[in-house]
Amino acid sequence: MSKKDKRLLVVEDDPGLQRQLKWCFDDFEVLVASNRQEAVAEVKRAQPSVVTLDLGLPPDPGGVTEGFAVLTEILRLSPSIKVVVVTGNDAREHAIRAVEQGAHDFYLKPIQSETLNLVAARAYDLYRLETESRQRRFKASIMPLPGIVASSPQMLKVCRAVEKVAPTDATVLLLGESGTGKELVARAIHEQSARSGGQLVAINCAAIPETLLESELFGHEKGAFTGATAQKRGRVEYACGGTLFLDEIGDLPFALQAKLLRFLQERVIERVGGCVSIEIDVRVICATHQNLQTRIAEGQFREDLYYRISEIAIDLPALREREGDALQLAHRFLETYCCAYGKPIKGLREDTRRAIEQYSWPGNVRELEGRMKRGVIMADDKLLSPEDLGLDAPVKDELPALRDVRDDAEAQLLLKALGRTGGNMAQTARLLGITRPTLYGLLDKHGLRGAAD
Ligand SMILES: Nc1ncnc2c1ncn2[C@@H]1O[C@H](COP(=O)(O)OP(=O)(O)OP(=O)(O)O)[C@@H](O)[C@H]1O
Repeated sequence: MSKKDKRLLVVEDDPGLQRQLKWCFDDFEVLVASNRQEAVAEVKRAQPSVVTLDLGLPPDPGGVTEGFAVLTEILRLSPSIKVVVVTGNDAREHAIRAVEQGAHDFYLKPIQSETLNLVAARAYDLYRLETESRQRRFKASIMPLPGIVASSPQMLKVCRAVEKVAPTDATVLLLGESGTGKELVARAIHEQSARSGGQLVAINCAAIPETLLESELFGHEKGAFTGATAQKRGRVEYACGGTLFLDEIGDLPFALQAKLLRFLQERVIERVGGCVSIEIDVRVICATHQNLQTRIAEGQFREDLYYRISEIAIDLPALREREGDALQLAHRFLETYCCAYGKPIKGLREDTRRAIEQYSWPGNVRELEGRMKRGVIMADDKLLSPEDLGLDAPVKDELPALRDVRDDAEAQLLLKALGRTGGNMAQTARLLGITRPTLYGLLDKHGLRGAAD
């Protein structure tokens, strides 16, 4: 590791101490800042691994308020930086407060080069280890397609399907529970297609009132209905040259289903109140969390439309069915939200991992993302606990020892046989196919003599 890659920032307002500290750290490229503004600028510019921070900085050189403000700001900008707080007075409460606020270590003046050098070297070692561990975790969160974290066989199959359908113009139907990533997959299909230069226009058929949906989709001419004061293009037209994503297609009102079917077959639209046919070149992707077969059986969904939109159907498995994905996603969201909120959280506790694996995730990836975000915001410790995520503590899922299982079965069988024979030893031994001495031996082993008498 060259000196260039090992940067240490000294935040100190006393010019004499600045000089002393500058020559103190042989192994580091040393940068100096005298106040909050300079410190922040250096952290942003040079991204040091270690900072030594004097708590007594202007405009409060005699106190600690500015020093603590700088500490907070540095850790907000870069939570992984190791900050060693250097304090002139020996108030233990400052040291405690500094560590509570995320400082790596503290050092009491007067400065002894050798000791401080050791402190900085240890801090740097830890910084390296943590960075490597983070990088390894990041690499391990496999993204088979941009933005899609997955390593389970179930999701890898989905990703392979996406790669196959993306270059075609086939209409795709994405099925899966809410929050499984249908919109994300629709985007991936668009991005991987020849239409990626065009727009992906999404419309949620369940979110727009029925009366407005037709004009929202197909547009309207001026005067088509009360309130149509000007001509308006619909989302289908906006998607021309790109991809149209019809989310929650299962909720499309029955009356509109015929119009959509006509558009899918003929690839032309007429705006509401218009009589001109407009040709549209668009690829269509639909999604729903509903069971369309049931909707068809209930008379809520047109069978002919179903066949038209499901040229290729891709089923997104629920998160609980994806082996190992929940933890991968949890780590990815942890990284994302630690960066977003400047929280120096290092990972998940062992019981948190198990709690994540055991939970059934009814809200799928969206729920996991929400819980990780909340956990990062609320956590006080460096490792997230199940409570931080609002999850129950995991149940023990260790396999029982074979001998315990055998013993249990043996005792149950003895009791059953004794029950059948009314406690008669000779009959019980016969029933079990063992000798009477063996039976006595087993009753003693399980403390069941009483049950036999
Ligand atoms: N495999 C994944 N990797 C990373 N992020 C994911 C993954 N799957 C889903 N997400 C994220 O989870 C959230 C929910 O995903 P999305 O909106 O695509 O789900 P959906 O199935 O369309 O939900 P709904 O049916 O409620 O519309 C989004 O923030 C999305 O980015």
